[in-house]
Parts: sequence; C-alpha cells; structure tokens
Amino acid sequence: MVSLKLDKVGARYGSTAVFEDISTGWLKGGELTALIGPNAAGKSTLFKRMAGLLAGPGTVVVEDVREGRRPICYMPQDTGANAVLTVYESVLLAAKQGGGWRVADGELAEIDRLLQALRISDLAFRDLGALSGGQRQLVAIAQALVRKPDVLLMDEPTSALDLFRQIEVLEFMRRIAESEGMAVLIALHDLNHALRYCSQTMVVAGGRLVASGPTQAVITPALLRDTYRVDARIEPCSQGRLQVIVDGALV
Ligand SMILES: Nc1ncnc2c1ncn2[C@@H]1O[C@H](COP(=O)(O)OP(=O)(O)OP(=O)(O)O)[C@@H](O)[C@H]1O
Repeated sequence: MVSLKLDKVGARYGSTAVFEDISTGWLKGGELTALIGPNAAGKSTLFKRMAGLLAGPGTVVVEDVREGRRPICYMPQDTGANAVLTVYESVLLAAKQGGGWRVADGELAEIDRLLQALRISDLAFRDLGALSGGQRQLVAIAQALVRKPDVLLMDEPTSALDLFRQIEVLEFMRRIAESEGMAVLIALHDLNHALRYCSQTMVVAGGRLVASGPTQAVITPALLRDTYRVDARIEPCSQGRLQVIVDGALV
C-alpha cells in the first residue's frame, strides 16, 4: 500500500515564503486526510508543492507506488474550462496524459464506469464550456480518478456542489480510497465534512503545520479559536456524529 510523508517541505513565490519546514508522519493508502486552514494559509500551494508543480526545499516521500499507478495527481480548485472538448473527450484525454494514444476497450469501460459512478453519464457528449460549476467539478473528479493515482490531492472538490452531491462525492471518495488503497488528501473549508469523512487531518496556518493527526483529536474548540478566530463547540448531534457549532467570530 502506498505511503507518503513530508520532510521539511517549504514553498515560496518569488521572495515570499508561504510555508516552511512542514514535516508529517506517514499517511497511508486507504484513508482520507483533510487539509484545513484559513484562506491564504497555503493549502493549494502545499498541494502544488507535493505534486511537483512548485519547487522548494525539503522532500515529499512517496513509497510503495503500485505498478501502473501514477504516484501523485493534483485536482485543482479552479476547474474553468477553456478547451473545446466534450466531457467524454476530456476524461479520455486525462486518461492518456503522458501515455501512448492507443485506447484499449478496458479504458473506455473504465471511463463509462466512472461517469456512471459520479452520475454524469448524461453529460458525456456535452461541451465542457456549457456545464455548470458543479457539473464541471464532477468532471474534474472523473479526470483525476481516471489517471489512477496512488496519491490524490483534491483541492476543495465539493465547493461548487449541492448538499446531496457533497455527501455523495465524499462517500464515494471514502469507498474508492479504501477499495483501491489510494491515499486521498482533500483541502476543505467545511470542518463537518472533515469530521465525518476524514480519519486524519492536517492544519496549515501562519506558514506552518500547526496540527496533524486523527481528525477528532485535531479539530478542537482551541484549534478553532486559535486558527480560525471563532468561538465554537464540537458536540454530538442526535445521531451521535460530532458537529462543529460556531457561536461567533472573535474580533
Ligand atoms: N502564483 C502565485 N504567485 C504569488 N503568490 C501566490 C500565488 N498563488 C498563491 N499565492 C499566495 O500564496 C498564499 C497561499 O495561497 P494558497 O492559494 O495556497 O492558499 P489556500 O490556503 O489554498 O487559500 P484558500 O483557502 O483561500 O483557497 C496566499 O497569500 C496567496 O496570495
């Protein structure tokens, strides 16, 4: 099973450091890990650094990548479509990225299966540019999964989705991470999603990793006060699930 850790990783734009010296323990395949933190904390930058899209100090260690799998794929937050492609073409193109152009029947079947699983088969022959923001986000998830990564970095993958789709996508990701042994890191603003779906959570703020570990141990009223500047409680709902209840902003 794949495993991943960060060793003294940093990133900067020009002369401005976004974060420095981020080290983690091993994150394992089969689990969802939330990456949380305030706006501009560096979540997208950390994903880009991990995916090798940005250079910087330190090492992103990925071990035991399986044959036929890509080590790391990054699904960006902004999925604006400027290519003149249908949904199906765009997913096929993602599958072939970096490989040969011969298409096996099994690859087409895999695309059909993914579009069905994400309930977007009806969009297959629509142009990307004619989709809603939420539809585009679902297509971006299909494009990411069809690349068969062992580590998948998803940047706010549910930000444009309605409530039903948010739950459906996160449950799907949890199932697929478990069944395929994929390590999935998800940048999230909805901390209730982190509590419900992610076994591990990493928190970036103020240019460093301020906490990391099992989600229920990491997301605490003290963290919400110090990192998000809100007064909040974490309490079980009537069905026993932990929920963040925000009482107010601390000014
Ligand atoms: N291409 C860039 N050039 C210069 N600065 C950048 C660039 N991209 C991001 N930044 C800056 O780096 C910092 C971290 O941005 P990043 O997008 O990683 O934050 P984030 O935690 O993902 O934020 P959000 O939750 O708002 O999406 C911000 O101050 C941002 O302005």
